[in-house]
Amino acid sequence: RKLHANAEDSGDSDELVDLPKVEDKLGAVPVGLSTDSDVARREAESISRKTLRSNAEKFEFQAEVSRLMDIIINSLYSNKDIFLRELISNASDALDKIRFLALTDKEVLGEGDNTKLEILMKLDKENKILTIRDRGIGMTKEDLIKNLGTIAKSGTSAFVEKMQTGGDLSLIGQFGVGFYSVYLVADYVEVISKHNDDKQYVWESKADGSFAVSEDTWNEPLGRGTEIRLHLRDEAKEYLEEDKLKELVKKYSEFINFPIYLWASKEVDVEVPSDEDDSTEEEETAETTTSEEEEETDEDASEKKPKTKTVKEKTFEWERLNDMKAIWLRNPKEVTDEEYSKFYHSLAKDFGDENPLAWSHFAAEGDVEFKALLFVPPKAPHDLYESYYNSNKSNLKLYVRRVFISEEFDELLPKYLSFLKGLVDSDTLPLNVSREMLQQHSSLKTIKKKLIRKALDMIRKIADEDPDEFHNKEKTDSEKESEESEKKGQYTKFWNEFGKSIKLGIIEDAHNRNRLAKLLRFESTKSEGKLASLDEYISRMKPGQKDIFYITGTSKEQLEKSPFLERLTKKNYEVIFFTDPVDEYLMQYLMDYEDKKFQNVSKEGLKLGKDSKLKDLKESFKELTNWWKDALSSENVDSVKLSNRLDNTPCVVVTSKYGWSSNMEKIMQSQTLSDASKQAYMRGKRVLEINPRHPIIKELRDRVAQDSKDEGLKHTARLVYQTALMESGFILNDPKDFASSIYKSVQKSMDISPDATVEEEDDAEEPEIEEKESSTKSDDKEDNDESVKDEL
Ligand SMILES: Nc1ncnc2c1ncn2[C@@H]1O[C@H](COP(=O)(O)OP(=O)(O)OP(=O)(O)O)[C@@H](O)[C@H]1O
Repeated sequence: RKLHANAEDSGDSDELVDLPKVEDKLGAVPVGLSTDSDVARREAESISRKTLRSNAEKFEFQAEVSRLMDIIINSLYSNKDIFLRELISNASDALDKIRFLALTDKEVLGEGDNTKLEILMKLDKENKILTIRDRGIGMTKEDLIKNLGTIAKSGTSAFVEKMQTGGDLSLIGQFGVGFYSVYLVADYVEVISKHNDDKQYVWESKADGSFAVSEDTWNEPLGRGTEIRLHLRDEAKEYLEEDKLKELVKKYSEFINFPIYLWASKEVDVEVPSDEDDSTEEEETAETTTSEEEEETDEDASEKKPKTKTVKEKTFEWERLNDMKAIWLRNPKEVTDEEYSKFYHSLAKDFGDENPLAWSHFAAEGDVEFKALLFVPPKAPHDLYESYYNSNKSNLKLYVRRVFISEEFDELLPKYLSFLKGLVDSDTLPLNVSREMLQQHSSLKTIKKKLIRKALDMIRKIADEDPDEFHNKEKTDSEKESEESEKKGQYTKFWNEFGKSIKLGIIEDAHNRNRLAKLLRFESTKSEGKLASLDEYISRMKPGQKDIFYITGTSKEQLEKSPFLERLTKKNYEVIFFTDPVDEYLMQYLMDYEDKKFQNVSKEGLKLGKDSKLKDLKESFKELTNWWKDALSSENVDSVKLSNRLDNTPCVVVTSKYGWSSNMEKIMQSQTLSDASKQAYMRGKRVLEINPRHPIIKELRDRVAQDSKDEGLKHTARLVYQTALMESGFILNDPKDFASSIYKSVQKSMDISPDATVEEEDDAEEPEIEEKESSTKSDDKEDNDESVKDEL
């Protein structure tokens, strides 16, 4: 049989020499890339065709994919290593898929070598080809066309965008476009694939905007699976070094659950006849080196046996690069932090510099047995909340007795925890049933319940261990110092990335609401720019304070100036700022915490100790409040009351307890599909609250007492109401009306006669187009006249 002589040794790339077949020497060798001379010849043939095969079907890459490839090819990104882990991860996914199918249909695995689920890598230094092969599910012709070029995944444009703003290329795997990283190191790539349902096909591309697919009639039949041949660029020659590949597999692909083999060279001692004449063949092939010491043969046998010597011979064999012991099956005490972090990176395809924020590795025993490993990633993925309610994305992988089943099992974790990464390996679930059947299995409920509990514990622990957190404030400095500094600020980090998920959890998960509320963080009038918790709030409550006060709005800066806070801050009450739109929904579900009720300070029903003074005043303002209510009859005002929350502001508009706040009104109005009739219904009655100590209010009271029919007074009272409405965060229904009122007042304060009109425009010298414009112009004029008349 013929084999390519190693290029380094032979110096002549095209020469084919006769060599003993290496496998023969090694006994049972895992099946893989054949070392057969035919293959070598075919490989040589394909390289000589670096222009795409002429009889192949040609396709254009989808535009976004093409842009992505351009970016990769022209990238100055120095860490080109990542391509290998992407290919290995794809191979492993493909193996997972076939193993899963084989659970219900053994036939799909075929027989003989086809049943071996492994990944094999081989180097061809002479032709600068790195080959990676798997016996996974393979791709049909259609798969090759769609998956590798014509259908852009949702992550494609997101990734392109990220790259254009200086993103990290190593995140490519998270965007589901990892395959294209091959063009970091190769300028021509062949993908040979055989799926059980189709013939063998070759996909090839030089990343120049197009690719070609042809039926494979010249390569060795793969049986099943995919072989990827990377024709490496000159500057990527390092990937032809065995040591480099070993290092990379160790670094990135250690936790792959299938054996990874490298066709690696090895020096072995071989006994050869010491006869000088016999040594010629070995020397010619340059595959052997003669040992310095010639071994003397055993004295007794010397006469019977021919003389031999030991020579070192370079030979090849499949060397296993990973040890494959699943980390989640190991005893947590024996797994190091570094191993957990490394495992997270490979599981999450997150090869950034940051380690996970926390993890939880546990085994559940009893009726339902399973092992699980959960991680809190250091960063939220780019699309965490995109189509939150419509996607079934869960990042938990489900294994049943070590066999990977699915990563789209949304029955394992509720949506709000879908930011967690990890896996569950169950011994209780049945193996040989369809995914649909599995989804209905009664054990899943128990698993889910336990996972949620453990997940929330794990998150709480981030806070518990963070020296910056409130409950650690009591600790002495040395105690704090003794805690690892890396834990400092971790909970704030968690909150900034995943806080919204916790809020969604409070909305969605009534059962765990209290546990989730403990994890809630916010800024408040007393938090001094940091985040505070509800427990911290409660610890600062004033004696006798029953409610937890909060206010909602668009920013902390805006809320800090809100008139609703005036007396509360003066009286040293703490008020929570909720500035995320989701907070409005959140507070519809979070009614109380530790027996304390939540009170929105912009809504009716605020109680601040005893308001006996207010009661006394009530009587003396009765005429004003009644009069004012009548004056606002055309507005949506339910009543006019004395306020207990104001200090410097004359009045505010509050909403009824169960109606929308002004902030919620704005949120609802900004929603494209919101229903106008529902808006009117939910808007809630408005109450004008007046400050009885404010000079404007006092003056109004006196004037109403003098002449309640005064039209000017009514006008002023309306203006004050509209201003309060605005200051209280509402959007005015009729801004024009408000503006007219203001101008009227300005006119009055400037002593301009109420009969003064807008000066007529002199239009005697209008140019020709006058004809055309005249109608619009006269309309404008009419409008103007009318509005001026109105105002006056
Ligand atoms: N070795 C392989 N065997 C079978 N199918 C493969 C193989 N490699 C790639 N594919 C197919 O091509 C698709 C595109 O691969 P690509 O690496 O770009 O994305 P991905 O694997 O879905 O995501 P990721 O980049 O996160 O690995 C895969 O989803 C898979 O369907």
